Formats: sequence, C-alpha cells, structure tokens
Amino acid sequence: MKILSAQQLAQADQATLKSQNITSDELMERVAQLVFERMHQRLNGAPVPIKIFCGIGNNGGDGLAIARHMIQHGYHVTTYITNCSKHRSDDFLKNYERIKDITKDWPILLDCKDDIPAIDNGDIVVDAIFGTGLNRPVDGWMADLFEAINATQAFTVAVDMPSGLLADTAQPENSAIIKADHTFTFQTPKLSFFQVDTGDFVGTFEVIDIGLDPAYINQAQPIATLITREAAQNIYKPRKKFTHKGDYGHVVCVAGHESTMGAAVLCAGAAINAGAGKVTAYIPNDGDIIMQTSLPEVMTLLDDDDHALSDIRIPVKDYVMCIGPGIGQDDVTVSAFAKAIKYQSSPIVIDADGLNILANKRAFLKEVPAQSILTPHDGELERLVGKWNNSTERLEKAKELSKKYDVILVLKGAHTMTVSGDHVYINDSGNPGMATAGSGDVLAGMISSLIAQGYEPLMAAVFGVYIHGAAGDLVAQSYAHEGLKASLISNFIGAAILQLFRNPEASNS
Ligand SMILES: NC(=O)C1=CN([C@@H]2O[C@H](COP(=O)(O)OP(=O)(O)OC[C@H]3O[C@@H](n4cnc5c(N)ncnc54)[C@H](OP(=O)(O)O)[C@@H]3O)[C@@H](O)[C@H]2O)[C@@H](O)CC1
Ligand SMILES: Nc1ncnc2c1ncn2[C@@H]1O[C@H](COP(=O)(O)OP(=O)(O)O)[C@@H](O)[C@H]1O
Ligand SMILES: [K+]
Repeated sequence: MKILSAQQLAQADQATLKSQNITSDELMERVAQLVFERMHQRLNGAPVPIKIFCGIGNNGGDGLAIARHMIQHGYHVTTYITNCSKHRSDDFLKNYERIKDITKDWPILLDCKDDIPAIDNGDIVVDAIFGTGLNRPVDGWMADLFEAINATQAFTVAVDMPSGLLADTAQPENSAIIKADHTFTFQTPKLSFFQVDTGDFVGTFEVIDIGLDPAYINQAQPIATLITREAAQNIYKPRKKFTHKGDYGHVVCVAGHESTMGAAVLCAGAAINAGAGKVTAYIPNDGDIIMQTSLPEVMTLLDDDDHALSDIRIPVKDYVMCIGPGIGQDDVTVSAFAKAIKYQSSPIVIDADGLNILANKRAFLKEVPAQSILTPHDGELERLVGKWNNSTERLEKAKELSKKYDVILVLKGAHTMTVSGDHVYINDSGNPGMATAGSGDVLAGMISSLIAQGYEPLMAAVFGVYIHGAAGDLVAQSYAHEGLKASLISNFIGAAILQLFRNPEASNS
C-alpha cells in the first residue's frame, strides 16, 4: 500500500474534485459519512457522552460534519470549536452553519485555557482539530487542551491524524500531540504512524478509502510502501515441479564464536527453514559438534582457530554469504572479515558484529558488493551513521548510506524499514515478543536463503522481513509475547508462508 505525503494527499484531493466533478464540500461530506458509519457500527446507539473537538480548517470541517450525523442519529454529542486561528476554511464555515441548523445553537467556542471543558474518563473524545494542514508547533492554551485530553482515560478517536502530529516531516522534540486510542485515516496511512518517536500517538489505525482519484494515486511516487500480506503474496515465488536442490541455492553462514555458537545455529537453521537448497555453516573449529547435533541438515566448514574465526576460506562455488551473527570482534576476526568480503562479487548479507566491524573500519564499506544487505538494529545503525535527532533524520541518514555504497539497509524495529536509495518499504507484520535475543540472527539467515533461491536482494529483504514478522505473529498466538523465542520464529517460517495464501475465514473455523 502506498504511503503518500501530506502534500501529495492535498494534490490528490484537488485531482479528485476535478476528475469526479464534485465540490470540496461534497468530498468532505463523503468522508464524514464514512467515519460516521464506522463509529455507528461500533457504538450501536450507545448513550455515551461524545465530545467532538473541531479545529477551524478542513479537519475541523470533517469533525463538524461527523458531529451532525451523530446528533441526527440520537447520540449525546457536545461540539467544541478550538478558536485557534482567524483563517477559517470555507468548508469548515459551511458545516458550522449546518450544525447550527440542526441543534438550533452554535457549537461551544474555546478561546483560552479557562474554556477547556472537564472531560470524564467515560467520555468518548473525537479529535478533529488538526490533520494534514498543521503548519507550526501547537503551543499556548491549545497545548494545555491537548494535555487535558491526554490526561483522561476517555477513549480518543482521531480524525485523519492525531492533532499535533506531522504526517511526514521531522517532529520537533516535546511537541504537543493528542494521544489517540484509534485513528481513522484517509486514503493512505501517514509515514509518522510507523516511526518510533511518533507511532504511539496513533493507537490502532484504520485506513478509510475515501475514493480519491485513482489516476492520481496510481502515478504518484510514494514516500514509502507499506508491506502488507497482499504485497507479500505478490512477491512470493512458488516452486516448479521439475527442480532439484541445486535450483534453490547454497547459503554459507559465516558465524559464531566460542560463547555465541547459538547465533550460528539460529542463522543456519533459518536459512534451511526458509528453503535454501543447501546450507553450510563456516564456524570456529570447536563449534562443529554443536552445529552438527543441532542441525542435521547443515554442513560445516571449520576455521583453523578453535574459538574464533581467523581465516575465512570457503572452497565452494556459487553461494550466498551471510556473515556476522555472533562472530565477535577479535583482531583476527576483523582481518578475516575484511578478506572475506573483499573476495565476494555478488550480494551478501551482513548482520550483527559484521556491522560493528564495518562501523569501526569504514574503509571496508567500499569492499561490500553492490546490492548487499545490511541488517542493523538501532544500536548498530547509530554506529554506522552517527546519532540522529528524530526518526526523519534516521531515515535520511540511512538513505544516504544506501546510496553512497549501493547497499540495501534493513532498519530493524517494531516496523522494520527496508531502505534502497530513496525507496522505503515499511513492514506491517511482527509483534513486541520478537524483541528477544537471536531473532535478528534468524532474519539474516532467512534473507540470505531467499537470495540463494533467486529472489532479487531487495525483494528478499522485504519478503524475508514480512515472513519473519508473520512467523513471530503465529508463534505469539500459541506462546504469547513472553514465550516467543528466536528458534520458534524459525520453526514457524513454513507456517507463515502457508498462512499467506490461506483464506482467513477458513482458518478461523
Ligand atoms: N486531502 C484529503 O485527502 C482530504 C482531506 N480532508 C481533511 O482536511 C484535512 C486537512 O485540512 P486543512 O488543509 O484545512 O488543514 P487542517 O489540518 O484542518 O489545519 C489547518 C488549519 O489549522 C491552523 N493551524 C495549523 N497549525 C496550527 C497550529 N499549530 N496552531 C494553531 N492553528 C494551526 C491553520 O491556521 P493558519 O495557519 O491559517 O493560521 C488552518 O486553519 C485533512 O487532515 C482531512 O481531515 C477531507 O476533508 C477531504 C479529503
Ligand atoms: N516491538 C517489536 N515489534 C516487532 N518486531 C520487533 C520488535 N522488536 C524487535 N523486533 C524484531 O526482532 C528482531 C530483533 O533483531 P535484533 O535486535 O538484531 O536481535 P538479535 O541481535 O538478538 O538477534 C528484528 O527483526 C526486529 O524487527
Ligand atoms: K485530528
């Protein structure tokens, strides 16, 4: 699913008015009707007090139109206008008149801190103050109002976006933002919904298709793409009947150190579980028994050193290298790593200590083959690109690194972002149970496995990340977040691929 910028959405809005020959007021009415229907479906006429806060732009106009529908359906609605600017939009003013025609009274105007109404924990708050038109930080009494709303337990529903949140530009520190429990967002989700410093303000969210001009949406270059189940289905490559293991590639996992052989086992195991034809683990000599007893399907190549990797020689043709899980940073290993990546000419996957070595010895970055995949968590990313002040800057720094060295970055987190030049793919599967030791090793093995099977590196990363999260989601259904561990994610890779094509209704029955 495309993620468009606030500016693109405003253009889509204009294109829609033209192509569908409707007025902006009619579009606002359509939007309000769609939000109202969803709220009505859930509330089912409940006599709960609903407090709708409306700004004076089009987001406020939406709020007023939603309020009107709710009042007409017998809901207990109080409508407030936050009188925060002299510039009232035309469609706000039309809806301001219309609601008065129904209630025979004007909505309550809020002008200062003293006007902020009491909000009870049992109320429902609808936030229609600011949407994509926010153009400066919220301050003064409006910030006090946001704080008052956030301080209550009242269930808060945001219209299009939580007010105070920017859609796709850097959010200033300590911004006043309404913390929504649920957000009805229009046409496409916004980039800030997926960023670690802003995503929590959105609560759960629902994308409402408001019927914006398909021609505009189709040609628009998205600022990011959300990888949903449907997107993952389209990337999957089914196997052909007359094939053999040679068709599914060979992964060599260069991994492990005396106290971290588990990382090598997890990485190689995930490479096998994700479908590679053959997997070899290149490990310190003492790791042989551990690997061979843990994973009978995996072959081993042993380093001369018992405890660490000291000289990585791989006498095998045509393989995909995955290097880094649990290798440590002993001096011998750093030199061996440099030599190993220098001899690679096709894309490899670099994770964990492989990334830390690259951060310490930046000259090695030039030796990384084009289109290789680097899979940093935020600690590793910071070592590679330096500190950032906000998520927008984090993403910009990652794009720069990706372009400078022609590599693909998998920025791991709650919504893992795969960055290739200016293209960003945001993952929509996974859960907090996956924040557990070794789950990154599993991901690195999976992505290498997919490259070995013929997926282009970028698609291997995007699809691998999705299936990794989906496997984690299946594990969580039986083991809860707490019981989820890395080896279980690996064991559920096949189930996650099956689940991609299972009819969700059939699987519930
Ligand atoms: N495109 C679509 O798909 C569709 C969009 N639709 C809806 O329109 C929404 C966008 O509406 P919008 O452009 O009128 O902007 P909006 O968010 O109401 O805010 C602008 C107002 O706020 C003010 N203001 C801003 N910052 C402020 C601050 N910090 N503190 C105080 N004031 C501040 C600013 O005032 P000014 O800067 O002029 O003084 C201006 O008056 C969008 O989110 C969606 O809900 C649908 O109806 C149809 C389809
Ligand atoms: N809150 C979360 N929600 C979804 N996925 C998560 C969350 N936290 C971590 N993950 C995923 O778990 C994995 C953790 O990787 P990493 O930090 O490298 O672990 P390790 O180094 O222990 O192997 C990543 O794929 C990341 O996206
Ligand atoms: K809002």
